[in-house]
Amino acid sequence: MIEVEDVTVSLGGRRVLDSLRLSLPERRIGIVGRNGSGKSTLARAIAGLIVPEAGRVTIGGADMARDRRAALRSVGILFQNPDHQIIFPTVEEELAFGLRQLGRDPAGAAEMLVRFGRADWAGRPVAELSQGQRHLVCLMAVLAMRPRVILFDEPFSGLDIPTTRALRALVAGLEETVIQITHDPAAIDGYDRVVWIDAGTVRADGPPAAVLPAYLAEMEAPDAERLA
Ligand SMILES: Nc1ncnc2c1ncn2[C@@H]1O[C@H](COP(=O)(O)OP(=O)(O)OP(=O)(O)O)[C@@H](O)[C@H]1O
Repeated sequence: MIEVEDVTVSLGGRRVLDSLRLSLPERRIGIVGRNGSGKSTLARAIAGLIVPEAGRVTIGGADMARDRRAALRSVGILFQNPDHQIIFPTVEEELAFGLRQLGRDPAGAAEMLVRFGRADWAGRPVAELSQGQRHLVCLMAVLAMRPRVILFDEPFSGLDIPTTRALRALVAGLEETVIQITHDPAAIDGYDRVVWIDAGTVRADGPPAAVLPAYLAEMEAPDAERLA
């Protein structure tokens, strides 16, 4: 159970999240909102990568910003650009890193490659993989750590249609709780819940059928055509 308890975050002197309060027990949660509305900041706060100036995020009772070990065990995060999270030169080293951080057997990296039919990637230099393949490396690295929650921060932009479909099918089959930030309403259509973030607060929150039409109507309104 993820609890966002009155979280306030300011960045560069601006309030980016404003006393945000959310209980998130669902397994599939979409987050939508305009550019700059605070979605990625919320994702980072949930993953414990940002210390809120007020409030806290807990998962299973552990404070994500203060208990780094619990945060590493509980939440995996996938960024839009895989190059922002890949550190190691080869695929297997990348997958083994998180396991070592958790004090787990790095052999789990090879098992994960087998599970995805990519055992031959073990020694492959990450730099030789395509962007879609690097996304898959990031997903495997996160899954290998067996987090309870996986956060996807617009992971599919820039990917071709078959790669997007393949990764979406993978995500759909995950047992873990998935929180997906997206600008594509179709990506979260069948989700349990959609939270619309606007200027660091919750603008609307509920099932996709209730939130997405209102969100789309506002995004497509003529006066919405201004840069965020
Ligand atoms: N490191 C930073 N320093 C100062 N301001 C920041 C920093 N990171 C983000 N911001 C600001 O915080 C606000 C929210 O950013 P955030 O990345 O959370 O938005 P977002 O909803 O994810 O946007 P997008 O849809 O464009 O990815 C923006 O106004 C952004 O300029």
